[in-house]
Amino acid sequence: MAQASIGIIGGSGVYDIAGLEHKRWEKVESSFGAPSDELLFGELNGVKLAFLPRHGRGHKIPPSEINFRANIDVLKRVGVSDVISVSAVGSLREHLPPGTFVIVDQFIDRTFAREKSFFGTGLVAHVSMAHPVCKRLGDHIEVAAREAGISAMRGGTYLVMEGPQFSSLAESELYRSWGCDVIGMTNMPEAKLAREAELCYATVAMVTDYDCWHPNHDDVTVEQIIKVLLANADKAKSLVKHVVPHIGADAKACECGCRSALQYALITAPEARDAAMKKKLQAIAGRVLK
Ligand SMILES: CSC[C@H]1O[C@H](OP(=O)(O)O)[C@H](O)[C@@H]1O
Ligand SMILES: Nc1ncnc2[nH]cnc12
Repeated sequence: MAQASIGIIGGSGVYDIAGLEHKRWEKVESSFGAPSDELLFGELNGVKLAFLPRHGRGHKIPPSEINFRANIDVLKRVGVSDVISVSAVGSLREHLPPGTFVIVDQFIDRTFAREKSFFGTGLVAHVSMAHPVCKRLGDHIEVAAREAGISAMRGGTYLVMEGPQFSSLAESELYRSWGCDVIGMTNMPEAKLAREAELCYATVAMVTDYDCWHPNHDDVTVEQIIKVLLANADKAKSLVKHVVPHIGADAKACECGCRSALQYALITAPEARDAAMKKKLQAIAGRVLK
């Protein structure tokens, strides 16, 4: 099986990575079912990466049906330690117009119809989500964006809704009153599962619309989102090209804590742990399940 150190999860409009060397799609099996698609392996400046289109090639899978557990599990299985999520979002703020890139640092999870943990009955774990993204990865993205001439706002709260329908005006206003900056349907439970898998995770959110709250802008439509995404595609690709060598060259030990998230998270007594669960969780939690 091919190996990679960096994982890129591409959202709406991002179904491929241009300019990859030694490019090939490969199927990777997970103990949590089928991931969204095969992984696209390749190299950028000698750094090995694995790309996964979150909705599958051709955008066949809606947000609530994405097998987030399998997606994170396959990335972990091929050796990935750093994951960058590239996602389309609506803006909940006047100062974040369509075309803006936001390096998200907080989430509010309003999803309710998804598997949110690798753990469960027979093997219980509680990881911290106080700081849900990796600051070190955020730093690399910020530097890469500057190099690529892309203006990216550092920090912002992403409200994750269940979807697939867009928000009502009352919901949009409620999220604004909560201090949220952008809205989307996919980064949870993805970020929670990446934390359980001890992967560093960061999100580049690309604003495509003003949702439905802005009095001077039309309510969001898929047509409008695609139009902005197409205009932003080159920026997104350029950002990926610039950030991968930075992360690849970052050999120093990660001090963010993402990679030791499970150290004190398991609460089920060793003798009470379910054997089948332990087997299923080997790739994700083998480090602490010896
Ligand atoms: C196509 S518009 C709505 C869709 O786009 C975003 O997905 P992703 O984060 O994968 O780019 C949003 O969350 C919705 O799933
Ligand atoms: N306004 C919006 N709401 C939810 N998800 C989105 N993705 C892009 N724009 C969105």
